[in-house]
Amino acid sequence: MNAPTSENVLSVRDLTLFFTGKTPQVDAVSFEVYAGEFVSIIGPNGSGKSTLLRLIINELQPACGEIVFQGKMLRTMTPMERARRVALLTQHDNADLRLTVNEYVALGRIPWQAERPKTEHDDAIADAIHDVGIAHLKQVALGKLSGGERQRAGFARVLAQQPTLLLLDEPTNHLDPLARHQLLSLVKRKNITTVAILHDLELIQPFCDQVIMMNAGRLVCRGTPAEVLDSPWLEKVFGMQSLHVIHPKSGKTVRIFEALASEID
Ligand SMILES: Nc1ncnc2c1ncn2[C@@H]1O[C@H](COP(=O)(O)OP(=O)(O)OP(=O)(O)O)[C@@H](O)[C@H]1O
Repeated sequence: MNAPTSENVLSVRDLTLFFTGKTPQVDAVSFEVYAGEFVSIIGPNGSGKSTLLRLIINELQPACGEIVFQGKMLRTMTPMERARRVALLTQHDNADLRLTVNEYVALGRIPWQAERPKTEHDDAIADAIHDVGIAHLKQVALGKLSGGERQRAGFARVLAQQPTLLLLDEPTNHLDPLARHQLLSLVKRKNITTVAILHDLELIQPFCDQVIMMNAGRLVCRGTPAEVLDSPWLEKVFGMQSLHVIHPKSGKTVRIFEALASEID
């Protein structure tokens, strides 16, 4: 799971948040993320996954607990310091739909604008747009893109930001099956430390180093993909079972997921 020799990028310690009432929506959650790791957060609807990411980006304040980013308390950082280090791709970023793809991806460069030369920004924007496969759409307005093209533009924006830590909230939404693999492979190839909320259990084994399973605000299971997907928590939390089958062509063992009969009858 965690590469012991690599730098600790993120420490989440006893993080707790209440929106209302006495039941926390995030309940004493702790985990560590190391440089270069791809970490997925999984869990049923309403289990607290997005709230956890909003805490890590400092959009919400915890009732208790702390977030330490590269040895520094996140809450003591200025917005600019945070923006240079952490990028978040969400489903709803309220971007102006009249912006062209190029202008939208350029928003990812704002944290670096004062520091770096213009040519560096132009290169970072062009590279990111090219890498996600929408160079032919760079002058098209966001409002004219399909859902999947819009999602690729979102990926380009956070890649252009060149963060130390990338947070992805359901990044495969709207993407066709091949595009899901292409874009997650891209993030892996760039070796960006990533924490991603994934609903698609099939993507865990191929892409993730560490998996965090949430249920009702609690972190109930954490480990490698095999440790988490083979644990009894998969049935308890998702009502799903993970089966190992031999691929008829490659002969390799692959994992498939099936709903428990008791959950769908
Ligand atoms: N602003 C808010 N005010 C009150 N309750 C909220 C607010 N935002 C989220 N919640 C509640 O907090 C809980 C966790 O929500 P969250 O969005 O973190 O879940 P999630 O695991 O990301 O769900 P999903 O998979 O459906 O996106 C839910 O019960 C939700 O209704």
